[in-house]
Amino acid sequence: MKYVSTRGSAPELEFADVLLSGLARDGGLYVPAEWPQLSRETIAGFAGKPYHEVAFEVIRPFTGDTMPDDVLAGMLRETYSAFRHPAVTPLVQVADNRFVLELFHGPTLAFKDVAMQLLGRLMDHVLAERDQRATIVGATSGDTGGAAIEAFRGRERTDIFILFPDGRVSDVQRRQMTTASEANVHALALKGNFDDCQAMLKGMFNHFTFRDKVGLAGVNSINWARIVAQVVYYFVAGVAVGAPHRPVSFTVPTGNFGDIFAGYVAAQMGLPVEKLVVATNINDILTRTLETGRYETRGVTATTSPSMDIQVSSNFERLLFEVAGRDAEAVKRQMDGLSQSGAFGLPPESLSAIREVFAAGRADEAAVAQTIARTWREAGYLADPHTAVGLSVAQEQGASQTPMIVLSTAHPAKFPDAVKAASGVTPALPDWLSDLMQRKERFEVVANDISAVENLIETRARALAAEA
Ligand SMILES: Cc1ncc(COP(=O)(O)O)c(C=O)c1O
Ligand SMILES: N[C@@H](CCOP(=O)(O)O)C(=O)O
Repeated sequence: MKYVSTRGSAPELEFADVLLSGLARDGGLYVPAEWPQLSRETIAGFAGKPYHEVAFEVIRPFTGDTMPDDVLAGMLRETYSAFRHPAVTPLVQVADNRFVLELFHGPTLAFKDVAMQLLGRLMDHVLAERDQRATIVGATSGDTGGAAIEAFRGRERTDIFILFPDGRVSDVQRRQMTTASEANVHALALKGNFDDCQAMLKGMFNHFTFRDKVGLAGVNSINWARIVAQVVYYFVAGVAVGAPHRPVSFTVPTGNFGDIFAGYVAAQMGLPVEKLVVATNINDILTRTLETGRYETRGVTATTSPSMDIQVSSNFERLLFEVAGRDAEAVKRQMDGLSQSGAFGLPPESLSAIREVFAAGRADEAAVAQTIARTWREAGYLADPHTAVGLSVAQEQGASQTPMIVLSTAHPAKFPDAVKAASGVTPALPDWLSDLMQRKERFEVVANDISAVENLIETRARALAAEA
């Protein structure tokens, strides 16, 4: 399997190189040259299979010669046996024909663990084979950072630097990033918002001297391996409610468009998906784009679902590439428009192709609080604010014969203040995190200055490589 860049001028790569390269060298994102197909029989055969076995069948077509089948199968078994629920991503029914897909049973209580736990193992494997080290830099609005640190802490071949927006993540999220004691972990609180963190990260990938000197690798969803690992639970959940014999819809709390793009990939591979519903909070650039056909950035407002306080949704570029018939020049023009004027318009054909598969809705802060309260009262189900954005938007879609699966992207205990304010219930952290608030924190505050942050990373990475 070869991978191509959405901007058309970076070299085509194999999976192992895509895994280590993060952003393509032309600034684009890698996607597979073609979508592997799973037959109806294969999909039907997923029913009742353990999660890691479905994961093998879904992921295997993407990995090419990166590793032998038995190594991948063993890695997947090990990855998902560490999840705290036997089903890994269980489904809970909350209303007629409406289900919540709980993706938060990994070590850091967010859906990011599903992919990140695998990514850590995949990268270790490839780096060991090549006898190489990598410097990982990640940008987070709260959850990617904790999940990445958990997946890479103490790993010998990687140093990990996480940029998070100072003061804009929950206490639990911050502590999950700042309490790791391993020398290879560096939490950096950036004076800015998530978009500043993500723009700085992309700036580093586009600064080739720095990129090559430190062996820069990415763990955000710009990394294709993150997306592919997330495709699995769409199949698992879809089959659990009757696919491929009936279609299924998903509502996805959305920020960087990675999670919902994984749903799009599942549909491309053969899962019968009726609708993918983009659920945004009041930082609603994607919902506005689907309504108006114009992608236009505005300021970011802090909300009770901070992980979705995002304006520039990286993975939307992957969808633009698809709906433009893989016309990389068109995507490049749109992205140039975005960097020059903060906006671009979608051609009518692209917009209607998007609307065929996707719907969208937003939930404001009042709707989020009401949804947490109502779901607790009526279904006895305690949702975190991100999941509540999804539940609120799914409710607005109205009744349908097609099962609607709402992705629950975080455990309510990550956001206890908002959940308590809405429902009166304080969600408790699970045992293994119960002392999180007492652990010692270690992080540095950094200015929104790419040269200064690059210097810091280079110095630290060099020191750690010398010790290794
Ligand atoms: C809890 C939570 N929900 C939803 C999202 C949005 O997911 P995506 O960025 O893949 O759209 C995020 C962040 O990515 C998150 O951390
Ligand atoms: N919501 C995310 C933002 C980064 O998204 P990613 O999926 O590209 O890593 C977070 O929690 O950090």
